[in-house]
Amino acid sequence: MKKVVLIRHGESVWNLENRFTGWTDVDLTETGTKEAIKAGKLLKEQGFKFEKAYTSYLKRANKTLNTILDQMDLDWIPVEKSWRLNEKHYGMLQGLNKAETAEKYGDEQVLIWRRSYDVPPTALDADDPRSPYLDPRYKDVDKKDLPLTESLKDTVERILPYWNDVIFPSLKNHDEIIVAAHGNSLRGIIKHLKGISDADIVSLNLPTAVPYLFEFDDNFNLVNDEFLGDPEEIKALMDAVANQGKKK
Ligand SMILES: O=C(O)[C@H](O)COP(=O)(O)O
Repeated sequence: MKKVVLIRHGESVWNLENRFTGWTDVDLTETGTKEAIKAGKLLKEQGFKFEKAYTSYLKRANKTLNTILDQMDLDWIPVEKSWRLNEKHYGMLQGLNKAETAEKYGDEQVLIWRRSYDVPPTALDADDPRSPYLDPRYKDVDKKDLPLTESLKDTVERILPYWNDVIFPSLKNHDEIIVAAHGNSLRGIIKHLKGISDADIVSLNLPTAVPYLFEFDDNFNLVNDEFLGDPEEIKALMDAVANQGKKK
């Protein structure tokens, strides 16, 4: 059996402050690091032996991955980073408090911005200081590929070439891989893997730092997917993520 573990980063400073983050490069909180340690311990206990890891260009995912690999004594495995695994770009919403945005525009509009498949928030201006055009880490990326905002559909379209050409084919040479990324970039991958409809993807909320295991048979067909950990705890964490975009 081939195994892929997808994991969202631990709690970030802007998760704690309940702000739209997207491509903003914020750090983990102390809780976020603890969550990553817990995930690493669990994966070690369950006998995982990752041979390759993938992550984004954002430190909350990078640090979560490093913490997990450290707990597993797997610091040495090759790690490949790609901007394509970054979070959905949240455009002009980046930096705004989610509950305050819901007070101003209503819960329904915020749900559309957060969870609809094809509605992007208003784009950043190209010369906005937050624009990826101005960030040296993306200097080798073709400008036409860099987003100033994204719907989940746009996020899926920029991730899939990397998933299909790099991550998934690496299962030919590796039995177990781990991908540390973000709430929405992972929702996009999960939508693709499970064939979830545009309508149903709205209700999938990923908790921070909970390993999500996908198992494939020798023909690379998906045969099982499950969150690892206590189901009740995971359900409560998912509900809390859903509620972040509601008025207080
Ligand atoms: O970018 C963000 O704000 C978070 O990573 C995910 O936020 P969401 O759950 O509001 O989509």
